[in-house]
Order: sequence, then structure tokens, then C-alpha cells
Amino acid sequence: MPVLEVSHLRKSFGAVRAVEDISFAVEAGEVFTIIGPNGAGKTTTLEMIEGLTVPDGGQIVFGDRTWERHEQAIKMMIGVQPQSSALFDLLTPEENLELFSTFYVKARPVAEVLEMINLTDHRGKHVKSLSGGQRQRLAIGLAMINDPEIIFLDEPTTGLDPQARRNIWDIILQLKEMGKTTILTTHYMEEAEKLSDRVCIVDQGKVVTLDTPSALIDRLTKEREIRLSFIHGEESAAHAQHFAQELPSVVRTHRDGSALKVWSKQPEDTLYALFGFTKEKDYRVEQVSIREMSLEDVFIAFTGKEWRD
Ligand SMILES: Nc1ncnc2c1ncn2[C@@H]1O[C@H](COP(=O)(O)OP(=O)(O)OP(=O)(O)O)[C@@H](O)[C@H]1O
Repeated sequence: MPVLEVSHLRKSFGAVRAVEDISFAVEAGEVFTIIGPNGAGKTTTLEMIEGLTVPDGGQIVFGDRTWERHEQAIKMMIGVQPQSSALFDLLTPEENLELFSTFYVKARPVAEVLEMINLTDHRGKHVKSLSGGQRQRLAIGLAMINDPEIIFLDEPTTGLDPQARRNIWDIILQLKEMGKTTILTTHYMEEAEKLSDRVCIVDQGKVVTLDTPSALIDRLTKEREIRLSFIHGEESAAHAQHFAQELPSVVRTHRDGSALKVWSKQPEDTLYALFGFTKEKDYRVEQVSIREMSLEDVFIAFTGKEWRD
């Protein structure tokens, strides 16, 4: 049985339809990521599930519990990462965690949480003197203080540098090892691909597609992007482009000066043919690569839009 099931969630703010129709089910122990561009409705969806925003329509069920009938029980089983602006700046991480632990009947020991979020060495500093990444880690620690089954993290790595992001990924992976369920939002595709068991892509308040990252990528056509750059420059690239366009497995081509991109349904065959051509003409190829498909391509394939971080 899923630990959380949402069906046909809806929410408008005046004329803005923030969430139009969102349904999904989350299994115990998975990292479930909601990904989408700015304004897609991720935060609104999360806030409805967390009981912070009342939906206009749809259902939210935690196992067999609903907000209407089991508010206290749900509050015990979920952990919500507060906005980092909600941290108490003049208290230390240790004091923030101690304070939050008093809100719950059952709490995980503060020292243990400090260790998990790697703030033991900074436990006595004022929060206001912590870095952005350290504050985010503390916010995640606050979400785990009641030892919840399900943890909600809303864009926990936005605005952080790559190392600080990776530190947060480590915490999420630790939570998974502990058997917790994590529901994450992000607009970093790479993050979704690395961390998630399943990804739900949302755009304009609707679910675009939902599956494991690898299944989503496999579902794309087998098209691959081949990149070639030519030592003798534009003319040889233009000839090769013309040649590639005539190949049956080539879907499209794009040339920028001496750099040529060829999208093919049979990349190996296309490469052999292209190399045959360049050898015959004595054109020297400087670089060649076949690009792996990513979640970004999935987004583009489903929405027809470019992805922007
Ligand atoms: N309280 C509110 N009042 C009015 N409009 C809102 C409110 N909250 C969200 N919206 C609007 O609803 C839409 C969805 O916003 P939401 O914050 O859920 O998107 P998001 O996917 O989380 O985006 P981001 O990545 O920018 O946080 C946006 O157009 C936003 O401006």
C-alpha cells in the first residue's frame, strides 16, 4: 500500500491556476521527486500535502489517514523542512533542534540529528553566522527531529554551490538507507536523476509524466545526438551535413561553423557511414561524441519546451 496517495489535486490563487490536476502515489522508502520549472506548482502541491494549504479539490491520503480525520496522527508521521528564514537566527543549531523537539511527543536525540546533518562541530554557533548550506542542513535536521516516516524537502539545494548540494544529497541518501520516505522538489534535473527512485515531472500545474529516471529516459525514442567537429572547418562540416541528411536513420542535423550535430535513430550505423564519408573525402575529424540522453531530454520530449535551471 502506498504511504501517500494524492488524486486530482487542484488549487487556484485568484485567476492563477497554481495546481490544475495532480495525482500520484508514493511507496514506503522511496525518494520521490517532483521536478518542474519555476511556477510549475511544486511548492503549492507540497504545501497542500503537508496540510499548510487547503486544496480547492482532490484527495490526500496517508495510508488510510486524511487531514480531515487524523490531523494529529499525520503530524506525527511527517517531517517538513521549514524555510531557512524560519530558523531562529540568535539560537544555535543545537538550541533550534532542542526547541523543535519539544513540539513532539517522540523526538530523535539532538546529538544524533546534529551528527546526521554534519553540524556537530558547529552546534554552538549562532545560526546567523552559518553558511547557506549549513542553514539548509539545519532545516533538514528540523524536519527529522520527530523521527518521521515521511520527510518533505522543498528545493533544499536551490542556490547552493556544488559541494554544499552534494552534502545535502548525502543526507537524503542516508535517510533512504534508514528506510525513510523522502518527497523532494527540485528544479535541478541532475539532482533528480541522481537521487530519485521515481520522478514526477510537472508543468503548468499538471503531471507531465512519472516513472523511474531510467525508464523515462528509455521511453524516449532511441535517437542519439552525435557531435563532430572538423579540423578543416566549415566547408567539410557542411559537406558532411549534406551527406548525413541523406542517411535513412538520421532525423535531423544542425551545424554551427565547423561543429556538426546529427540526431540518429541508429547512431552506430550513422557513425560508420559518416566516417566512411570523411575518410573518402580526406576530411579530418577533431572530436566526436555521442551524447547520453538525460531527464532534460525527457522534459523537452514531453513538453516541447527547453529546460532552464
Ligand atoms: N499565495 C499565492 N498567491 C498567489 N499566487 C501564488 C501563491 N502561491 C503560488 N502562486 C502562484 O502559483 C503558481 C505556482 O507556484 P508554486 O510556488 O507552487 O510553483 P513552484 O513550481 O514551486 O515554483 P518555484 O520553483 O518558483 O518555487 C505560480 O504562478 C505562483 O506565482
